[in-house]
Amino acid sequence: MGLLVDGQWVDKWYDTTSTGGRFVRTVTRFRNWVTPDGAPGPSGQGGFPAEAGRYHLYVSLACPWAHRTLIFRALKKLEEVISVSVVDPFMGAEGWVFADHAAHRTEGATSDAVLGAKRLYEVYLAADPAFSGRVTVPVLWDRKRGTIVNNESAEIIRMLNSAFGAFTDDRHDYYPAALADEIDALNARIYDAVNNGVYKAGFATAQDAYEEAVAALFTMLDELEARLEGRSWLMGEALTEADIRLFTTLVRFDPVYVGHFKCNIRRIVDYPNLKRFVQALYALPGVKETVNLTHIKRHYYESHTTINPTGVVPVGPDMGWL
Ligand SMILES: N[C@@H](CCC(=O)N[C@@H](CS)C(=O)NCC(=O)O)C(=O)O
Repeated sequence: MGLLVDGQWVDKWYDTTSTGGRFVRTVTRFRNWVTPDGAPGPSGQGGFPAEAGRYHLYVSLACPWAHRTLIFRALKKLEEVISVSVVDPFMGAEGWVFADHAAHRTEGATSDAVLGAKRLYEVYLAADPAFSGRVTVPVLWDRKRGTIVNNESAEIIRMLNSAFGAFTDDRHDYYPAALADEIDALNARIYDAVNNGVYKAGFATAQDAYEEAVAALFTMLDELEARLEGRSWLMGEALTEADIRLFTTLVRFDPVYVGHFKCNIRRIVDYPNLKRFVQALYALPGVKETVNLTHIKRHYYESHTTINPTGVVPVGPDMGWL
């Protein structure tokens, strides 16, 4: 685990000393958008028109943020349009590395088919040799311009939803204008309490910071359980990006966050509606193939040595209910 400082890799764990034991996520750096015609998107610069075979995703199958992009790629039927490289689940002293550089290869990890990089930070340096910041997945890479378009999952999924209409026959809109405000408002609350909330609980190094995060997390899960009573998805009968964003955290909850991040007041199997929601999303065509519980469990339990120094990965729980 580490980060780049002026183009140099530094092996360093998250610093919570200046924030009272609280984990504070840093702001994402590459913010350009792929659009149908290359016009600028909501942030960054233009010049990234949708094309088949031009863009490449770097993901980890363990990571809930990267997982969003893989699900969108599957649901929008963009597998032949956007290629993918998968890092090894173990994130050690060099950060994310590719399969050909991993100490113990895990099935499902790949090499970097575009740049032949051994470590993900080399991809960041290829985009900006003086880059400073965390080296995170997902990354959307542009083969033509040889740079990172965007490394913010929330934005990448919107591009996959709306920019590639000329290259897919899937017409489902996961962010319909009529629901946009409601989706944005719910996303923000789910992000804070759930998606990022589990990390705030797990990475807290002070009791009060941990307890605050866990309380907010379970208050929100209880609210979402009530919201899903009598409806299929968060917005009712329309499946939207809000559902995908919630799913990638919930599917990791029982196998990882309950134990490793101490989010253990209740499990997802204890919530009938949340459980049904996870099962229904998992059953959508193409989604099951994006869920890799081996990568998920190995990444968290083996990489976070400040939390789990032995690196021992638990055998359970039984996830047969998925
Ligand atoms: N805001 C980013 C966050 C991505 C993120 O934090 N990814 C984690 C993996 S789950 C990562 O790569 N962490 C490496 C690090 O922080 O050094 C997004 O949603 O795309």
